[in-house]
Amino acid sequence: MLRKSVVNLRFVKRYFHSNETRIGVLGVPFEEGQPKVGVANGPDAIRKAGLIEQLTTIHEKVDLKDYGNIKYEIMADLVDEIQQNIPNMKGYAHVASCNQKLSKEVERIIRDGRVCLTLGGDHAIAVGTVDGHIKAKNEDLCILWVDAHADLNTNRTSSSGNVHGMPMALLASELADYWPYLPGMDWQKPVISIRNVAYIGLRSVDSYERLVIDKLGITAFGMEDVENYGISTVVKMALDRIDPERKRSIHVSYDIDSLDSLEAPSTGTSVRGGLTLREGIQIMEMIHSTGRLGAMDLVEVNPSIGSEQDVKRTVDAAIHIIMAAVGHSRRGLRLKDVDTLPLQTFPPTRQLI
Ligand SMILES: NC(=[NH2+])NCCC[C@H](N)C(=O)O
Ligand SMILES: [Mn+2]
Ligand SMILES: [Mn+2]
Repeated sequence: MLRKSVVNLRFVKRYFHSNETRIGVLGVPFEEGQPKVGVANGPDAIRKAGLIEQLTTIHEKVDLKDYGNIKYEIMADLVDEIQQNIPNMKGYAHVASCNQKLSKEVERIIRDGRVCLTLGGDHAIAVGTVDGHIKAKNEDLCILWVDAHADLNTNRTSSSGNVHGMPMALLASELADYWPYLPGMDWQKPVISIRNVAYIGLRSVDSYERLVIDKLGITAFGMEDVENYGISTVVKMALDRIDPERKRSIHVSYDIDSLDSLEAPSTGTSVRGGLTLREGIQIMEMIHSTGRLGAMDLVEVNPSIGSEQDVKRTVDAAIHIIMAAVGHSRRGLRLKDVDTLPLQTFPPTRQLI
């Protein structure tokens, strides 16, 4: 009897929660963090495939606002500065300028009471989105970094000089001492502890990144862990580590290259042997069920890579993942009247994690 009412309460809570979803979508047509043209068109390709329309069909009461694409001005003084002295950070002036604006936008959207969905663009934009999230919530935050790569290089360890391989190292407080002074980045405070970060999907990690992961004891689930434990156990273990009290706002930084190349071919640094789309969706359904997703980045969709069919497949995968993040259920949406009827779902609805 008691148990049943607990279950019902959970359900009501979840239903209520899912019924009041407020979402803000922001596009960041940014590609200076890596060398391949086209990733700046990611946001428009995802919108064109119907993201906004699909999002509004999830529940009766999705309150969605599309904030359009971000525009930024390059800080003129930085252009000279970079030419003189920021070694091994290609496109640095753009990275600093875009992220400063982006952080402000993300902060505004979250303060507006919305889950901020940022469409990339390359992964260098996570510096701005995480910073904005931290500033808006004014509280502890945890990060789930879903990616084939750790994006944990500094300008000293990176062999490519591509900033999309560095955002996590720019954000982590433990790595602040390993950077030179970065002009134009004073707005960004590396305040998030790497203890509050978990990786899922890793399979292409550079040696220095591996060293940092091991030395700092970073929670990192590579593909072999997904294989060994299964994706739901991996997500539970990740949350146990980064949000043990289940109270933090969750930031998901989702690189589409976490998916296998067959599932998401149109991306700049794809790696075989990755997540299936099913696993990718499952991650976000579970995060949604916590009720604490604060912001999500979906990055590295590059519509200039591959055939038309490749692009369609990649964009489609991105949309499925985003839909799961904001409450689309593969079981189908329950009608509101069901609240008063006994539930007879078999197998039982997954418990909140
Ligand atoms: N966001 C990404 N796709 N990053 C790929 C990074 C690849 C490599 N580790 C580098 O630092 O250059
Ligand atoms: Mn990646
Ligand atoms: Mn990445």
